Amino acid sequence: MFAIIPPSYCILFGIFCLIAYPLLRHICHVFATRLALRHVPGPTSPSAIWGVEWLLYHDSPGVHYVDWHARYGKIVKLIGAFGHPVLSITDRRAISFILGEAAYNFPKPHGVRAWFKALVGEGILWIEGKDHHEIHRRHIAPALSQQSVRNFLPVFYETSAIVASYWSKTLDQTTFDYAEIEVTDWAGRFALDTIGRAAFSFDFKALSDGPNGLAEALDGLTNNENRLSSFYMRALFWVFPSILKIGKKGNMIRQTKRELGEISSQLLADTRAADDPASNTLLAMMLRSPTGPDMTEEYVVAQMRTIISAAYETVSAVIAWVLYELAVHPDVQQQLRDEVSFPGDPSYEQLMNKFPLLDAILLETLRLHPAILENHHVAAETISVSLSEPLPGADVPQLVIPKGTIISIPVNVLHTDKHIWGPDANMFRPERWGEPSQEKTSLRRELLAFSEGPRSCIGKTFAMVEIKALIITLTRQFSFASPYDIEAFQSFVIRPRIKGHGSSSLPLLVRRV
Ligand code: HEM
Repeated sequence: MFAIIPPSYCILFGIFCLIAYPLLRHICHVFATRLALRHVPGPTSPSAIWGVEWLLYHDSPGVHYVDWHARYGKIVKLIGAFGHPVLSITDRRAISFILGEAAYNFPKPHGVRAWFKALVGEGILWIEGKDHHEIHRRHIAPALSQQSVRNFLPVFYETSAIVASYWSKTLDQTTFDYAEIEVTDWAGRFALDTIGRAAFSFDFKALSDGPNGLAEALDGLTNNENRLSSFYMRALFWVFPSILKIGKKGNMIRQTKRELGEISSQLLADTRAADDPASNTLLAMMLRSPTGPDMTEEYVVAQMRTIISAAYETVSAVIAWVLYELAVHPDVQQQLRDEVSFPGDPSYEQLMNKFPLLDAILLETLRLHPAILENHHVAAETISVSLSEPLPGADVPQLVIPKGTIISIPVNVLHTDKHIWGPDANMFRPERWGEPSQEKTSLRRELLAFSEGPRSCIGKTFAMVEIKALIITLTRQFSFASPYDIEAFQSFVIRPRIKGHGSSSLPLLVRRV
């Protein structure tokens, strides 16, 4: 009666369903969302397959966002890979809502979460939902509080002194009065050893002669962005997060996760065995929290991997940009040297309050070189958002964002908005932070380099203090000049490189002062 279907047909049908179902769902979502957002202005898509991704990836980071927002206003509709719409938002009222009171209605997009899960595991950067996220935050926050950072200060100075001693050694070995030093390399090593020692009492030995496996693995993952494979990954992971599991990139992600995991598991075992109630490492403090004893190894290791990678990429990029700005502004460099040159290492209080120029240089660098240029979210539900002004042609300052719409907040556009920062918004001018006409705190509120709201950077104080310690140490002993034309490029974070080169590089001419 019934014809027997050969098993190979069943397998083919199964594969078809596996591909066809998500594809069909994607097409329906794209049509519905684009229809709902048809009144939002934006550029036409330059490519049916890649949308604006090719432009965003290949041209100078953030330039297209500046252009689109100048042309279309504070809410711009972009078309990403395979037609998915993206809302680029620079409306300050909407941003405060999305990152603040409605933060949990705008989680990280599926692809971004898949990236964090693949690389570091199910830690704080991956977790979503108010209750779960608050638990993760409570476990980590005490170890990165102001009091903890104050205790870490000797470590920051120790690692800074190691960098300075290597630079001195390099200068001893040259016959000139200067040496060309690859600053991005040292900035990465400093960031890795500082987080290792301060948060986990562990020495990654990145600040030693020769290559460092972990630094290279972390670097290799993101710092080779002129390859086509990096473009495919970046363009496609929004729509097909499984792309992160395949190919050479997939292998690199797995290998880095494994390496970070092996170190973290060993540290966890040692800390549990030592059971030292006086230990103030991040790990010991997490384990001392009320739920500490019940934490699974997988959970603790995921948090450790997260902290290491969050503190590595961003900090090393910002250090490189600070040194670059000092190198191309020798007058500011000298003024800073005058400000910080007195005997002894400054205390925590001095670092926080006594160096207005250092403070301003760091803020100005974060403004012009935000490590994380695009802050991405997705609307978990269809939600109405109040705007500062109506969309062109609309009467009410309101925007309904359909469920599933990806949102991008281009930080560079906000950080160079002439209405906020003045006509010289594109210039590096640290004095703007001390001008009486500008209320300092209100300018600080406009800085989104660490994001804002409940998901803002938990390591901000740690980062600011460790960077200040290093910059003081280096500026007191050395002067820097930049002999090459340097440009920004989109790695995982925004990094510097010699114009036209493939990966991150910032060779500076370093002299003793
Ligand atoms: C200058 C250096 C740094 C910059 C510019 C920076 C920037 C940021 C930004 C923009 C976010 C929000 C990400 C998002 O919403 O998608 C973030 C989150 C985070 N950062 Fe940082 N960061 C820096 C240093 C650090 C350091 C040193 C640590 C750890 C010691 C750290 C740990 C974290 C963690 C754990 C989160 C997730 C917070 C949460 O989801 O609740 N960051 N960072």
